[in-house]
Amino acid sequence: MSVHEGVPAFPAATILGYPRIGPRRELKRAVESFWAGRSTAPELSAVAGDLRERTRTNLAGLGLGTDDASIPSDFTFYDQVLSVAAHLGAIPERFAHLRGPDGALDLAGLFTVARGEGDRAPLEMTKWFDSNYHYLVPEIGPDTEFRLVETPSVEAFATALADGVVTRPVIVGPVTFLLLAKPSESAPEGFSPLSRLDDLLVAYAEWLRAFAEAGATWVQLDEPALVSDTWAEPSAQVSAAVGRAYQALSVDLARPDRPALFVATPYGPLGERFADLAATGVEAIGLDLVRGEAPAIDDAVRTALAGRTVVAGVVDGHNIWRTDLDAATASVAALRAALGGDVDVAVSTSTSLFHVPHTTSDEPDLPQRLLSWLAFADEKVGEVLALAAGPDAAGEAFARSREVAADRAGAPGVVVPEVRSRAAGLTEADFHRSAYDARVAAQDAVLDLPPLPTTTIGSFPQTSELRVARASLRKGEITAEQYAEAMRAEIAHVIELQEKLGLDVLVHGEPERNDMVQYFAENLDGFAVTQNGWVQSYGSRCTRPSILWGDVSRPAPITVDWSRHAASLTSHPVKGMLTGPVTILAWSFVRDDQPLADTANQVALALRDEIADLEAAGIGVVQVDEPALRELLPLRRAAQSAYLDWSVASFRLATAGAADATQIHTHLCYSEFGEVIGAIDGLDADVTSIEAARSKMEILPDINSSGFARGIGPGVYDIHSPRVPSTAEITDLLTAALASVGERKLWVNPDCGLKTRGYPETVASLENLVAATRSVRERLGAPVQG
Ligand code: MET
Ligand SMILES: [Zn+2]
Repeated sequence: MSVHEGVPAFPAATILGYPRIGPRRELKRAVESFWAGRSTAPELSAVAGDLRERTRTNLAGLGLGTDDASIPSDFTFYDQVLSVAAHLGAIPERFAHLRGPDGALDLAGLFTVARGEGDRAPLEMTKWFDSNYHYLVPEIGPDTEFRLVETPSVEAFATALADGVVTRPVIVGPVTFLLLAKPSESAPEGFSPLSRLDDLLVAYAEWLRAFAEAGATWVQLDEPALVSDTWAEPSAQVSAAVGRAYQALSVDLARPDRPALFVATPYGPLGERFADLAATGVEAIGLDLVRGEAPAIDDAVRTALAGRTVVAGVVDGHNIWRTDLDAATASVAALRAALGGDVDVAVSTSTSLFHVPHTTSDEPDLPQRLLSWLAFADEKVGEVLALAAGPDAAGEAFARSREVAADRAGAPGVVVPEVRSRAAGLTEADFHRSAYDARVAAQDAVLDLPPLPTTTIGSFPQTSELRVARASLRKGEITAEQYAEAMRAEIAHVIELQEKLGLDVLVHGEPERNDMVQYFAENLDGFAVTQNGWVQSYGSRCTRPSILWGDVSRPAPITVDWSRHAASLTSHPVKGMLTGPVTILAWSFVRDDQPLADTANQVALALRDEIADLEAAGIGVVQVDEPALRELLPLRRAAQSAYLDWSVASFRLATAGAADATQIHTHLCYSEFGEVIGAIDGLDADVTSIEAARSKMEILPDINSSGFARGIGPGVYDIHSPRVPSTAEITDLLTAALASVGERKLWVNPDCGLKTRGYPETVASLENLVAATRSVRERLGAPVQG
């Protein structure tokens, strides 16, 4: 008798997770109203409960089974990683006072850990794998207690069950939780959170028992960390951790004390970790077949998996295009053949659907033809069901999928011959500027900047007046000319302010931009923007990615009028401001019918033309922002150099048409530059500004030792909080920076744009930034300008 007998069948079709924020961002609104004191915790819980109920009713209505654990239960008020920490009491010491007698946090406490309070810094926030979602980084030390202290996930399951729906709870798995964690403040040097695995497993076992007692048949443990090989821990150690973790949870903890376990591994090819998981007793293993090939399957794996299920993630959970159902069917069939007849194969999305909006039926303004090519979360549910049913039973869905593929390939705008021939005619020379020394000489001759030049990153505060003006334009309450007039007045105000502050290189302030990517998407051909296509970025924050569906070109100059207007108001240099190709791709839903590198070069050529037009308008400094350069870095080392090659090349293509005398800046934020320092150098920008204030310039020695020879502006003002840095503090940061990069290269600027800040703190901070710079210049014996 197989050990897997008596295990409930895994559903033939499922999704790994569903958007949590609500079709109209209901959760965002409810959470923010709780923060503002306009509602109580029970009221917030009630909204969340309603939303969960709506979600499962919707998913059941779309055809997922209500009695077979098809419907995921993956709700969290803020973040799924924080949620594990809160369930298990793994909260940093500085928040210990927020815990009740049982060790649990209440809702207010949970949000305090996420957002900080006074001097108590929140958990650090960082990007979730190669997505634009941000999770909270757990802090784990030798003494962090792991114990099941609260069970909202179990209660949510029980409520659904009482309502007649057997859901499948989804939690982040123990190996991923520890690999994503960082050592607590009090941990000794060299401490690895993964060393706490055995203790953590005791708490996970308690959690699984609680699910079993509540009646759960299947639980999903998300282990995306297994698709990456960039961890500090050696591969053999990760492999051993997988073995220990799932031995403990699937064999040592025997059924029926636990539900059947489904370990999902989204965001990339599982590779050698598949055999590690197969060697444990977990009942189902999920593979992301969109992002990578199926793992190698030998006889040992086939035998080990007999009687169990492999879940083929063939519907892209991370992008919005309709699935080619024939191709997906073929990849499921290939997997089935490789696994042999004793292993069940089910179908799912490749990742949770929380990276995509709710439904295409909520986009009345998108062209019908484009809309017919798209599948948001609800439409993807239909796709997994059609794949499970097969081409005979779901003939209509398959026919439609074929129609979409043909229609997309032939639709006007998808392939634009002029765009193609221009890209085809590119030569190596199009990617290179003159030598840096020649550029410096040409730029020095026209720019006349003092040592340690001061500048900002681009945006000034987005006031409510600006947002109101944009909304009024949209509603037709003001004319385009009235709107432009309001923007010009704002630009004049921002220029005047910068002159008064004594900054050296000025910006126009970006008042006309709703978002640094969407603004360009709205002004380039090949893009569309949605009305309700919100996806969670972190906590209650959502973004609305644009859709890059066709060949990209620039019908007319985009930023030139604004920059020219700004420059006309001052004798200081004004910096033009563009968003780089990689960031435009990273923060949009990008066509999946050609390599990203080709798409990036099309965007780059449009930006190249924009730079030429800015130069013609007299703009001698242009910044091309690439904050997302690090974000798309592949999770497997072997794939990284190819990515860095094309991403760096697209930036160079965008900027290399600039004259020697034109100073090209770039800006990167979201830290973790370590792994991409070589690429930053490869961008060959004349000046690079990076986020550095919060990390106290930690990155500078690395940059310097990498041989980086051009201008560098490490941020000296952390713009993520309203706090005003003192002159003394900025002076200290500059002194530290001078010690590692030297006077000739150093620029002075904030960490990032100022659009989320208010004016009072912005003005005070920039005053201090200029004062600190002047005092450092004096110490250097340079003439004080400005
Ligand atoms: C996330 S990077 C932002 C750069 C942009 N130029 C700004 O200042 O807002
Ligand atoms: Zn930034």
